[in-house]
Amino acid sequence: MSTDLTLVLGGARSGKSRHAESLIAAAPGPRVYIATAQIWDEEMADRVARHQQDRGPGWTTVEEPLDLPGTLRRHAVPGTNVLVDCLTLWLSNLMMADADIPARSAQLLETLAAVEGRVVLVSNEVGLGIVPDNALARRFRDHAGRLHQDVAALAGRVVFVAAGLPMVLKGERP
Ligand SMILES: Nc1nc2c(ncn2[C@@H]2O[C@H](COP(=O)(O)OP(=O)(O)OP(=O)(O)O)[C@@H](O)[C@H]2O)c(=O)[nH]1
Repeated sequence: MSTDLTLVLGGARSGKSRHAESLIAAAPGPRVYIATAQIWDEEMADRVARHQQDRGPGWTTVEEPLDLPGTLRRHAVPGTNVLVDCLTLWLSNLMMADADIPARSAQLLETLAAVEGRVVLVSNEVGLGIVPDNALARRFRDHAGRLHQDVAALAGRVVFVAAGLPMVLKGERP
């Protein structure tokens, strides 16, 4: 188990990103934001611009849709705080690229176990609704659920955010 690893789960617009940022803001040392989102349209560009403004100047932003393990190895060095937002978009980017998801997930877990910086991972809890009626969405939901279980087993702290309120599922309260 890694005490320097936190997983923050929540639904869309649950406040999970804000909570994850607050965990990092409370820690000393440089802050790196790894964004897995790709900007496809104006709505997303506006949203990203708002996020960048909210984060303020104290962050280095790295945009990486696919090579999350490599990006973590470069940035999650001792004394540094890294926020990854988010794992579910990384998974959907990999699925769009026809990648081997179990192999890439295993590579991420190995990396998370090895890096020495403080890492906070944000991800969408997508498994709470009815069974999706298309096969791609079902595969996505299953990959996300498995990855969350594996990351949660490794993490020292796991938080579920609903309506802006953090519920600590594992580890110490912040
Ligand atoms: N490319 C890129 N994406 C970013 C940047 N800042 C934030 N994002 C993306 O914005 C997404 C989160 O924004 P939202 O969709 O508004 O948040 P949400 O996860 O639905 O809502 P909350 O649960 O409230 O956090 C994440 O997937 C990030 O990767 C950035 O600087 N560049």
